[in-house]
Parts: sequence; structure tokens; C-alpha cells
Amino acid sequence: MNTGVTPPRSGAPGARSRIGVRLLLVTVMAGLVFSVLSTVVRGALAYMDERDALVDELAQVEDIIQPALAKAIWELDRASVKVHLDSAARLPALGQIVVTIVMADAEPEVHARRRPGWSPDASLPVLRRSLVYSPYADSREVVGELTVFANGGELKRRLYRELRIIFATQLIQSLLLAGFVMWMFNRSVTRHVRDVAAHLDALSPETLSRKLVLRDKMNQNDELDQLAGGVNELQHRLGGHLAQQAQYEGELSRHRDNLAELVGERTRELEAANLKLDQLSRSDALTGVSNRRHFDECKEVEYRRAQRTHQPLSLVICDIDYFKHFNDTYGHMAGDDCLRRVAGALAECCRRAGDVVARVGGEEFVILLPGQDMAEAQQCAERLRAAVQALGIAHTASEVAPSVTISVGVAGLDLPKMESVDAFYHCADQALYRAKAGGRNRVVCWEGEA
Ligand SMILES: Nc1nc2c(ncn2[C@@H]2O[C@H](COP(=O)(O)OP(=O)(O)OP(=O)(O)O)[C@@H](O)[C@H]2O)c(=O)[nH]1
Repeated sequence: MNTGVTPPRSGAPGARSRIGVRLLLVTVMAGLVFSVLSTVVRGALAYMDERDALVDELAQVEDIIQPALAKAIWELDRASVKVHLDSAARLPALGQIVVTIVMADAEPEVHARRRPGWSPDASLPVLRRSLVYSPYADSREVVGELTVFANGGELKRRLYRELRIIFATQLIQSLLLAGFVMWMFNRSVTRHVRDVAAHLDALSPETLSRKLVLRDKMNQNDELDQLAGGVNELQHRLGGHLAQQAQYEGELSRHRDNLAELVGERTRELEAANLKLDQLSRSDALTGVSNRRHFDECKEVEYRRAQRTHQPLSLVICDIDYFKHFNDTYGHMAGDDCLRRVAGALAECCRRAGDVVARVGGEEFVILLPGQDMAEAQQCAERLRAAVQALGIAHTASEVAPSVTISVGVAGLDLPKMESVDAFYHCADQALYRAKAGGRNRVVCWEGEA
């Protein structure tokens, strides 16, 4: 029969003491005690029996020798009396035999035979009877008295032999009973308990569906079946709990994944929004180039870098000529559009890494040119001016050209003279002022004192 039971794992602790062996020892000890007690009781009974048997034997001796002994005494045949006494004294049951011959005119004559080593014992049986002889019919003469004493040594010898037999049989009975009880216990209990232990030891979440079946059980519906039923029920419930737990864990994991995805998505959106905000905070809403705030930050950074590295740094300030007239002529919306196009043209001309194009006022733009000296900046400024004019934005109200133009002031950083970034800016602004004053639509480089 398939038990569904696997052998214990190598790491599982085995039973150190076996119930069957303990039961055997207890049974043997109990058997020994029982044997001793039984031997004592049966020994006492055997003593009574052996004593009675001894008395019967003595009585038989008396019955046998009494007639012959009485006749020998009547006939005064002393030799025959002695022969009878010697013969009787050889019987094992007899310790001492005494014959007292009664004579009318003389003292009683006593003849005795005693077994070597025998001594009188009041607890031993003693039989007495008169020796009677009938010399002729209807006559009865008492010729003496016969006394026989039991042999205590013989009584002990017989009793010991009986006790040995009793003890040996009791011991054999007890040992056989112990062996039988252990065999039965092992067959009906121990091996099933071992099977249950092995089954439990082999259990794992994967084997929970494997049922415990007890092998070759004789009795059904006993405590062991209750135990097996309990184990199977427990496995069933445990399997249900584990399945439910796995389901919950799966759902939890899915929720966790969804949450992580959601958080990731939100984080990406937030980062994009932050980036956008950052860009917005740094750029001019109308034109898209940098705003004043960003320009101020960059201006400080680049000024310090130039101080530290002695690399050239230039600043260009552009202002649209007669922009007020432009607004007045074409309207504010057109003015905005003009600002956007001019900013685009400036940004297009200044695309080197580090160049910063910013709108810092209504129609005023600045360009920070790190790494460029005054001469390079002047060339750049000329390109800017030409690029704006090349846009060809009609400006009939301008007094210098039919299209939109810009005036440009340029300053190269001259550190000994420009002790602050504001002084640097002021120089570029001065150059712009001179460009305006000089007729507009031109580039003027700062050359004077800061
Ligand atoms: N459309 C538009 N106009 C602006 C904006 N910001 C400032 N302005 C106008 O720009 C004009 C600047 O005029 P002014 O400072 O007198 O300078 P200008 O008219 O260009 O004269 P010059 O600089 O001397 O050539 C003003 O009329 C402002 O209203 C803007 O964002 N959009």
C-alpha cells in the first residue's frame, strides 16, 4: 500500500530513545517483581504442601514397620528391632526414629536412630503411636511406643527445588509477555507514530496536498486514526491559507508595481514641469530668449570666471531705434512681433557655447560673450546689427532707415579699470548711448574711462 510517506530528511533529528525499548524495560522489570512476589506466595503454599506430604510419608513408615516392630519386641528379638530401626532411618523424610520398649518389671528400654546432622526442631512434625501386638485372637498387648521425627533438611531441599521451578516458570512467562507486548505495541503504535513523524518531517508547501495514510492498520477509528485525520485536516487548512496568502501577495505585488509605475510617471511629469518652470523662470515670455534675472546670474558668474582665469569677456547692448514710433505707427501687437523677430535674429547670431542673449528692458537686448575680446565682440555686434537690418521689418517712422535697425554698444572687460560687474555693464551702456547719440543704426565700442 502506498503510504505517501517519505523517509526522514538527513538533517532531521531522529528519535534518541524509543518508546518500545522503554516499554520493554518497564515490562521486564514489572515481570521480575511479579515473578518474585508470585514465587513468595506460591512458595508459602508449597511449604504447606511439602510439610503435609512429609507427614504422610512418616505415617506410612509407621504403618509399614509397626507390625514387624511390635512382633520383634514381643519376641524380645533385639537384633530384629535394630534391623527395622536401621532400615527406617535410611528414609530421607525421617530425621530420627525412637522406639521405647515397655517391660512390666523393668525400666523402659529406648532405642533410637538419628540422621547425621539432624537436630530437634519444634516446628517440624512429630508422629507418635503405641506399638501393639496380638499374640492370639482377641488379645491386644501394648509393647512399646514408636516416635518418628521429620527431617527438616529434606523439607528444605524439596521446598528449594519447588521454588526454583516456580521462579523459572514465572520468569519465562514474564519475558514472553514483555516480548509479546513490545511486538504488539510496535506493530500497532510505534511504527505508525514513526510514519507520522516522517510524514511531518517531509512536509513542505509543495507537498501539503500529500495525505498521511497509516500502513496496514488492524484497528480503525482509534486514536491513531484521529491523529492522522487531524494532520490531514491541518494540512488542508494550511494549504488553503498558503494559497490565499499567495493570492494576496500577488495582488499586493501588482498594486506595488502599479504604484511604482504611477509614481515614476508622476515623477517624470514633475521633473518635466520643473524643467519647464526652470526654463520659464529663466526666459523672457515674449521673445523666448533669456530674461533679466537669468542674465544677471550669468553676468556675475562670467565676471568672476574672467577675474579668476583672465579669459576675455565682452558685453553687447542692443536697442531698437525709434521703437516708440514703431509702436505708434504699427500698433503694440506689431511691436511685440518685431521684438520676437529681432530677438530671434540676435539669438541666431550668437550660438557659441556660453553666449547668453537676454531681453533686459522693453526693446533692449544684451549679449554676454565669454571668451571674446573687444575686437571679436565688435565683429559680432556688426553681424547683429546687419542681421536685424536684414530682417527688413518696415519702419516708416524711423529717421535713420526704412526698416527696423538697432544701435549697439560694446564693452570688453578691462579688469583694472572695471572693478565691478556693474561698472562693466555701465561701460557697455555708455557705448550704446554714444551709438544713439552718434546717429543710431551703428556699433560703438567703449574706449574711455570706466
Ligand atoms: N510693443 C511693445 N512695446 C514696448 C514693450 N516694452 C516697451 N515698449 C515700448 O518701447 C518704447 C521705447 O521708447 P523709448 O524708450 O522712447 O525709445 P525709442 O522710441 O526706441 O527711442 P530711441 O531708443 O531713442 O531710439 C516705448 O514706447 C514702450 O512703450 C513691449 O513689450 N512691447
